[in-house]
Amino acid sequence: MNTTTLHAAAASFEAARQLGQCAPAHPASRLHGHGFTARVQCAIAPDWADFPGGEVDKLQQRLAAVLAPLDYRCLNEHLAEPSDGNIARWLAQQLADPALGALEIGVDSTDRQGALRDAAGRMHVWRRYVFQSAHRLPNVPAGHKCGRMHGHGFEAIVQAGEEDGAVDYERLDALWAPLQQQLHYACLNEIEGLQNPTSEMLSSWIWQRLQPALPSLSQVTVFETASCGARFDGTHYRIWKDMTLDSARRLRRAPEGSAHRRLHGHTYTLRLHLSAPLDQVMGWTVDFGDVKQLFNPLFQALDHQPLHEIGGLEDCDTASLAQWILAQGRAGLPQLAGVDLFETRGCGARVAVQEGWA
Ligand SMILES: Nc1nc2c(c(=O)[nH]1)N=C([C@H](O)[C@H](O)COP(=O)(O)OP(=O)(O)OP(=O)(O)O)CN2
Repeated sequence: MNTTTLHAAAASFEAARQLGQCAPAHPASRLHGHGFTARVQCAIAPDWADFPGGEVDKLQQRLAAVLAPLDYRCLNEHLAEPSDGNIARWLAQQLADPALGALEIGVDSTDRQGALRDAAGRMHVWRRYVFQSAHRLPNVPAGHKCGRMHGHGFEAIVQAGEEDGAVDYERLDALWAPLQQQLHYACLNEIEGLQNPTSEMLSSWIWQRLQPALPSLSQVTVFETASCGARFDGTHYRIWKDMTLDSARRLRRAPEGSAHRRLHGHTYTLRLHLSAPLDQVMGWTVDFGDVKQLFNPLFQALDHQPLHEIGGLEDCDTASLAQWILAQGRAGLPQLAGVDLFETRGCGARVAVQEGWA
């Protein structure tokens, strides 16, 4: 199985800015501040870190060091127009290193908005919207809990490329407004086109309504609950299910005296990505509930366990563990296309099967 492994790190910084390109009446044209989060992910050359398995820590330290001059500063002293996208561009320049593969950089100015410079260097902006809705899934087997009328605080993330030049948060808000009118405090089953309102159907329903006016739309992501959802990119559906693993480990390849060599532990955030053709009757790729159930034996083997004592996991750094989970998980869940594993918020590894990864 051919896989790709990326390491990921995140760091936050507090900074003030004012955006001169906003209309004078726009609040962002005034001096204001944010608690920003910056994220980076990339492939890493084998000898870049101080020891095999030390990549996540070193990447996080590198990101934090690059961000230090921005922390508790006014960003306009560093960048002429410190928009989220321009901060991401600046970060890409600062982090450039031949030992790091193509960099994907995200800058979130709040948890509702941010910019993403993808690994190909394209810039995207995204906004998160929340709607409170009821639904039931009419085609599930009798007794399935989702066949009953129930509800969620849904979230949708709309992401569009900047290549047509005119995409900003206000444009996304204006395009989203009529959908919010339809979806918020509504029963989704009663909306035309959403008779079977799975996360997958909702993501493509939103895509179809936004894309004609927003040709650079790159992704619609729907969170049905905090731990599951679906993403549509105009062609492929991908779903995910999140869980946490509370596990102990020691990294035997860390140098003598290093904290990583001592017995320690993490509450890992594990995200399972699944990719499969849409089941036309159920309107989903794989049932989130089935994902949880089929993954459960592996979950039990990892959760509240000393990872380094598991056969085959003697090197249980986060990337090795994510690779192991992907390989083992595909035995019971062949639709498993990728695994994200974070040892702390935003810091960890992402492993994906190359074929079929949308
Ligand atoms: N692929 C999909 N599977 C399921 C969908 C869906 O839209 N696409 N929807 C449902 C239900 O609507 C349900 O509300 C969500 O399912 P579930 O993962 O069981 O959600 P929970 O957050 O309740 O799960 P816990 O991990 O137990 O908290 C079902 N499947």
